[in-house]
Amino acid sequence: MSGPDPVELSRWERFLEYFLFHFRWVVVIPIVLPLSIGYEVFTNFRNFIVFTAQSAPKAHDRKVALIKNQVKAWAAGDRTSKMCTARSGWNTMSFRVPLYKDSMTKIRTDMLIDILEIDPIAMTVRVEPMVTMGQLTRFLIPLGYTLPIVPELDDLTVGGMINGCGVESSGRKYGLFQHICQSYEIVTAHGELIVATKDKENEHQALFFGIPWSHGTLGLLVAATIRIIPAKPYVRLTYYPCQSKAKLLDRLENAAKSADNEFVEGLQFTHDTGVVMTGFFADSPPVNASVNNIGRWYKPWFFEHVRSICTANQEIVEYIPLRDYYHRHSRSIFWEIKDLVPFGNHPLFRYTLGWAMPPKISLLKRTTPKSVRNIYNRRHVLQDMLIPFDKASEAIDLFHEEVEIYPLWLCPFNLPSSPGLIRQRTGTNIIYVDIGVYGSCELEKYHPVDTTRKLESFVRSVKGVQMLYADTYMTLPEFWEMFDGTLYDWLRVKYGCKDAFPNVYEKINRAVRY
Ligand SMILES: Cc1cc2nc3c(=O)[nH]c(=O)nc-3n(C[C@H](O)[C@H](O)[C@H](O)COP(=O)(O)OP(=O)(O)OC[C@H]3O[C@@H](n4cnc5c(N)ncnc54)[C@H](O)[C@@H]3O)c2cc1C
Ligand SMILES: NC(=O)C1=CN([C@@H]2O[C@H](COP(=O)(O)OP(=O)(O)OC[C@H]3O[C@@H](n4cnc5c(N)ncnc54)[C@H](OP(=O)(O)O)[C@@H]3O)[C@@H](O)[C@H]2O)C=CC1
Ligand SMILES: CC(C)=CCC[C@@H](C)[C@H]1CC[C@@]2(C)C3=C(CC[C@]12C)[C@@]1(C)CC[C@H](O)C(C)(C)[C@@H]1CC3
Repeated sequence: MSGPDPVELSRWERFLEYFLFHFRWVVVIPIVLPLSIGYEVFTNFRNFIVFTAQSAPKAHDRKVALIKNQVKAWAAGDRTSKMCTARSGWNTMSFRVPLYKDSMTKIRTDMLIDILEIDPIAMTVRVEPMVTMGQLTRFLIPLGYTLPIVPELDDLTVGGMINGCGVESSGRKYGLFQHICQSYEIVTAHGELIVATKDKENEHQALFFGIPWSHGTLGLLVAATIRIIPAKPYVRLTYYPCQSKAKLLDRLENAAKSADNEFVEGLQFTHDTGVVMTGFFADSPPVNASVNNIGRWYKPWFFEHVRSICTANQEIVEYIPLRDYYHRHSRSIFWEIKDLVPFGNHPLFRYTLGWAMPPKISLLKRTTPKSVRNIYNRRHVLQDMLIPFDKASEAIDLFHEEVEIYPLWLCPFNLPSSPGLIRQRTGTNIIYVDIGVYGSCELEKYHPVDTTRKLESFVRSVKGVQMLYADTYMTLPEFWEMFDGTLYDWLRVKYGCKDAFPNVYEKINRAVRY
């Protein structure tokens, strides 16, 4: 497959791109930050009122009726266009803005933003799909609960985690976000509300397995019931610096296999160095223990803190407040913030303006100029590849060879052998690892299409999968080699989706995203 034609830029255009990229903070600090704060204050206040008035459950039925009516109106029409959610593209947690929405019938789901109920006996929470991870941790932790898996960026939504995918450091124990879900309430292509659970007796059980990764192409999610577990106020985190790739992977694999660990994560800083972090819930820290409130405004970015431990090459233990731990990569948007506010980790900045960080990703997206997008398009890699752990070493070598971007995010998780779009057919659980690559590639040979296709081809060859928020250049047959369409295709027919919703490939391929 050939890539985009190399664009010849004039000196002026090059200068403009350079200026807008390196001085983006001129817009981010005085404009995006205050808007982000305003938005946060407003939504937190609104959520507090709704929670105090207990109005969400009653309002939910009205909202669902509204969605059913929109779908029925579409079904009664000429059916020339297909349906998708009306969520605007700049709100979503990916680099791209979907183009497919322009020609589709948009179903408004943006009012589905509330936590509906918590059941402390069944240990579940029932939520609407636009509820965010930040909202859930703010609500659950003070009550002494948490989701078993909390994907770390505050603005990730439940709908996105279920219809797409959610990975986090507790994945070694709980799997992916889909594996902590107990039921999905879906408005079908016919405008009916159904409940799909994983119980054998449930007539929509197959749909329960089909929804994850389907990107809203089997129905519209209007609520989900998710497991909760008891939470403790701290995470006792041990950092193990490793001075070779073999040691790093060995330590990570053993940690992922050990039942003692609630959380396991690795950050690799060079081909041969990195840190493995393992943790579990803890009550108040013992006297003399080191407590690190990493979420506070004046604290260094988390990945830089870990890098300093790697450099010092000394194993240490810290007690981190639970919510700070969950959102440890939020303040620095993993390590992407250094391109947006290059001096953001300087103590002077942290102590004066650190409290206002991070800017909201949606507002950043909204204010990204075209020339900055072009720079990202040419050089920036944003990919998560989910690989069977025994192929991780090979994968890291390939990433090193093709893009040489560090830090790498290494997040092991358990993948059970259950039906659905992501499927391993061994009949047993397998440990996978998410290798996250976020950053600019400086290698001369890098080509956005050819390099990505090389990585994708490797991932397919080892029975891995690519996360679909990222750019994918796979052809349709290649896509269906990576994902298992057997259950999906049958569900598309059974639930009348073929003319109602696009096929998942029609939503995720690069050509339908700007
Ligand atoms: C014509 C047709 C009819 C179908 N009818 C049904 C149906 O009535 N009910 C239904 O649930 N699915 C049904 N399906 C969906 C079918 O289950 C999926 O296509 C399945 O995921 C494909 O399995 P496989 O052939 O790839 O693997 P298989 O080797 O068949 O399955 C591997 C393992 O997964 C288990 N498994 C498969 N599907 C499920 C599931 N949905 N839930 C739990 N365990 C599962 C199997 O029992 C087996 O142990 C039908 C599919 C087709 C094409
Ligand atoms: N740690 C992690 O796991 C991280 C994951 N991500 C990725 O980010 C994405 C999530 O971003 P987010 O902004 O929350 O979600 P998005 O709005 O991007 O939604 C992702 C997909 O899910 C569909 N969808 C969302 N809500 C519904 C619904 N109620 N009913 C039917 N379909 C729905 C969307 O359909 P439509 O196109 O119709 O709107 C879209 O195709 C995921 O794909 C995830 O993999 C990103 C960062 C971290
Ligand atoms: C599975 C895991 C942990 C995935 C993490 C993915 C994140 C690192 C991605 C998701 C959205 C993402 C692509 C984004 C960006 C960086 C990397 C992000 C945060 C940024 C902020 C980079 C700067 C860009 O101008 C722009 C604002 C458009 C994007 C927005 C989305």
